This record gives sequence, structure tokens and C-alpha cells, in this order.
Amino acid sequence: MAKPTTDQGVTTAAGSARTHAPLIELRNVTKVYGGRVLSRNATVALDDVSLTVAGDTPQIISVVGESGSGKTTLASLLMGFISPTSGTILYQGSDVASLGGARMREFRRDVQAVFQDPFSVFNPFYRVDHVLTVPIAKFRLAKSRADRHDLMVSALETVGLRADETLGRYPHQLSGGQRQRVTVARALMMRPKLIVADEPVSMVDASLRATILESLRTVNQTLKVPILYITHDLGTAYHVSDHILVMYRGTIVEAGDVESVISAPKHPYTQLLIDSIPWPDPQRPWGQERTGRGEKVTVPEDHHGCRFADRCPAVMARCVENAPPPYLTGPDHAATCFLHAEQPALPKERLSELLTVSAPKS
Ligand SMILES: Nc1ncnc2c1ncn2[C@@H]1O[C@H](COP(=O)(O)OP(=O)(O)OP(=O)(O)O)[C@@H](O)[C@H]1O
Repeated sequence: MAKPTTDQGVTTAAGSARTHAPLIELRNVTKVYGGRVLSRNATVALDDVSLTVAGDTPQIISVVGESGSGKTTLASLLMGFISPTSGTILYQGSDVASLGGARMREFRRDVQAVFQDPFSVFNPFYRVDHVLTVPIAKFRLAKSRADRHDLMVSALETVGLRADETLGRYPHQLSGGQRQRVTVARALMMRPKLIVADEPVSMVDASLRATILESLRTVNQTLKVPILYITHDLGTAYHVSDHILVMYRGTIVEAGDVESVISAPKHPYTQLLIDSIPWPDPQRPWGQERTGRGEKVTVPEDHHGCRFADRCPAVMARCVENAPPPYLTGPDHAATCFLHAEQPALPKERLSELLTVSAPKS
């Protein structure tokens, strides 16, 4: 399988070469809220992140991290809802900031969102059909009423809903899980090239989560749509995704094949995340300490090194001097941590190559 690289067919003009460009590319993107980077009220939500979603490999990539790590900011940037403070976001090679009307519509159609709150999408005064018929009309997805009906039925069936039990009802007559699956159906009607699902199951009962995740997986597998699954829940990330990105305070600290990252996490932060979960596996100790003690280091508040240094049990003097690059800890696994400095370093721009089936050459 061809791996995406940052110079693969990228062009800034909306020309024929754009079809070879990755679907979405974040290049050295920083997002600061509340002022400039150095101002007192500023929050650096995303710090120099590069990420490529090729769009031609039907995989599920999870983005995990604790609250405030920048997951939603990353998702909002990818969908063009907010602009970066610095860096560039490209859609098929064109800067999203300069997309014209027709290209912007194409972008809006290609990248679909499934939000955390399944209530927010519905107007309680309209039947459920409304959230499906509006995009059909807006994007001219059907030629006739019969076409429109068929499209809705088939989308609902793909997510495991029966049209006769869904259409014609008001939102309050559906369960939270059914409502969320209608929003997945709405996204897939658009034949998107990417679905960004931001905490899609965090507001529904645990008993319904599996059905929603299953419907996302079905969409991914039957329609070959890549999905970016944003979550703070490592357990569901492990179950649904092929690859995983772990974020900490606006940076990507670990990335790779989900099995490899969860079974053998290399970054002390990921280890902490995983060890704080009571996995149903007696072989996996809970709350263990893996890295051993670090050096006696005073971590100044304004240092420019690793953002995890002040919490890291394995902190070393060099961690507060410089920020580490990602190191390749396996063929499909990298950790942004000096504990692995004997491994080959990977430029951050190439981290996304780990999120495809084959691994990059070091
Ligand atoms: N509109 C905003 N204005 C100011 N600060 C913001 C804004 N949105 C997010 N932030 C801050 O940016 C940082 C990253 O927030 P973000 O919502 O991206 O994190 P998250 O990982 O998605 O968190 P959660 O899991 O709680 O949703 C946080 O410190 C947050 O307080």
C-alpha cells in the first residue's frame, strides 16, 4: 500500500495534482486560545502538530488523551471549524483558509462530523427525517422523492436502524443511542472521505455505546470510510481502532498500531493512562510503575522541553532542556520520549506514516 508522505503530490493550486494529495494535512499547526503564545491568558491547545490523513486507507484512528490535551481542538481544526494560530491546513493540497465556495462545499461534504451530543443536532420540533432531508437537499444527493427515501432507508439500515421505526418520529421518541446512529447515518449519506467522531459515545448509556461504535465500524468496513475517533476512553479506542495517537498537552506523545501501543506503551504518559485502567486481565497489573525512577531534576515552570516532564516518574535533566523528537520504538510505533533516544528519530512530520498499514523506513 502506498504510504502518504508530506511531499506526495501536494500542490497549493486547485489543479489535477490535488487528486494525488492527501485528503487532509496539518502542517506544523499551533492553536493558541486567549491571546498570543507568550501572553498570560494564552492556552496553547495544540503545539506544532503535523498530521496527514491520506483518505485512501479505510482505517480507524483513535486520538486519545486526558481532558484538555487538545483532542477537540485537533478535530475542529481538521474539520475547518476553527483556524490555526500558525501553520497550515491543506485539503487535497489546497489551503483550507483560501477555499472558494465550490471547493469549500466539497470539503464540507468530504469531511463529516459526528458530535459528542446527539441532542444538539436535532430540533425537537421537527421529525427525525429533517436532519436527513436537509443535507440531501443542500448537497443535491437525490434526484426525486423516491431517491431521497431510498437514500435515507439505506443509510439508516447501514447503521442498524429500521426506517419504519425511525422515520416519522420526533427526536424524543428515539433513545440516545438511536439518535446518535441517525447522526452517523446522516454523515454517511454524504459519501464522505473521512468521518471525525468526537467523543460520540460519551453522552449515551454504557449499554448503548457498543451499538454506536459497531455502526461506525460497519460504516468503516462496508463503505471503506476512514474514521478519526476522538476519545478519552482507551478501552473503546482499543476495541474499535487500527491505529492510535496519544496526546498530552497539545502534543502527540505516542503513535502507532493500536495493539502495539496498548500492549507495550513506550511513553511514560501512555503507560500511566493504561495502568490507571482496571483491565479485565489478571496478567496486567493495575497501577504498576514501569519506568523506574528518574533523575533528581528541578523542572522550571517555563522550560521548553517535554511537556510531561513535571509529572514524569522517569524525568531526566535533558527532558527540560529540549523537547524530544519521536523515536521509532518498533516498525509501527513511535514515542516522543528521550527514554528511547537510542532508537532512530523520526521527523514529527512523518509520524502519520505509522498510521498506515506498512511502516516507514527509518
Ligand atoms: N474556545 C476556547 N477558549 C479558550 N480555551 C480553550 C477553548 N477551547 C479549548 N480551550 C483550552 O484548550 C485546551 C485544549 O482543549 P480541548 O477541548 O481541545 O481538549 P480535549 O482534549 O478535547 O478535552 P476534553 O476531553 O475535556 O474535551 C484546554 O486547556 C482548554 O481549556
